[in-house]
Amino acid sequence: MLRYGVMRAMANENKNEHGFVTVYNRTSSAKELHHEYEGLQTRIFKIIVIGDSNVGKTCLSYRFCGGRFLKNPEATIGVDFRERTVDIDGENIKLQIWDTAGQERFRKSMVEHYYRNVHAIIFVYDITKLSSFESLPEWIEECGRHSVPPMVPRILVGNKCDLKGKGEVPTSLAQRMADGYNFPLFETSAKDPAEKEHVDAIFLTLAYKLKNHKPLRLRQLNECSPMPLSDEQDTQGPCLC
Ligand SMILES: Nc1nc2c(ncn2[C@@H]2O[C@H](COP(=O)(O)OP(=O)(O)OP(=O)(O)O)[C@@H](O)[C@H]2O)c(=O)[nH]1
Repeated sequence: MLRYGVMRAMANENKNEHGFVTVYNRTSSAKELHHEYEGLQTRIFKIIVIGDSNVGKTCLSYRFCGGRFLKNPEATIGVDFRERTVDIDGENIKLQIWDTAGQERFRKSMVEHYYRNVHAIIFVYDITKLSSFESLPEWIEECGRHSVPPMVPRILVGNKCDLKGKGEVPTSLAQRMADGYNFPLFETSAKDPAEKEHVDAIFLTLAYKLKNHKPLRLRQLNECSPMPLSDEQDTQGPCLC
């Protein structure tokens, strides 16, 4: 419960400046969902960003949702939520990005929530830190242990390419792993402004793949939320498509 309190405080604090949404806050969730319900246009997809601490998960998701590099990010506790609506072939699709904690002590009580009803997964490593690349099979196994269906798209991202000179993970090695898992591979930088469109491309690739998938329903969103909505919101929830 304390963990949720901390997360809620963080999200509320950052909501306007950083584009966070507080899906675990009862009041805010109801507002968000109602807005979506009235619009009846936007499908919502849950994308989780997974990987070792310090690989740049927060900065990548912030680059996509906030449009710039986040200086001095703090270690993620539990999960931070960001979102961005994109137009895919004339359809509005809302990508709800779950920026997960890399540190075990900040994530252990949340892991179930990360994987529940997930629509796509981004595995991130730091190209300047071999150990973060070597951890990837463990992250992928964790995802398997939580029964994520095989059709859920997954992407491998090597971050911090602006530090290419300090690179410890050759592209060829990363590509071999990506091929082995049959995941697309992106190497990019959350920091380098010139890579902004490349970062967008990671998320847009998933959005295109998800376009033909089933939408997130209110009931599912409720289940995703660490703090459940009321029964009324749950039972009256129509499909958001
Ligand atoms: N040079 C460089 N530094 C980056 C990049 N992305 C993130 N960083 C730095 O890497 C550090 C960690 O970034 P975060 O985004 O907080 O990493 P994280 O994976 O979310 O970490 P946890 O929340 O602990 O799981 C910070 O000092 C960032 O400034 C990048 O593309 N290039």
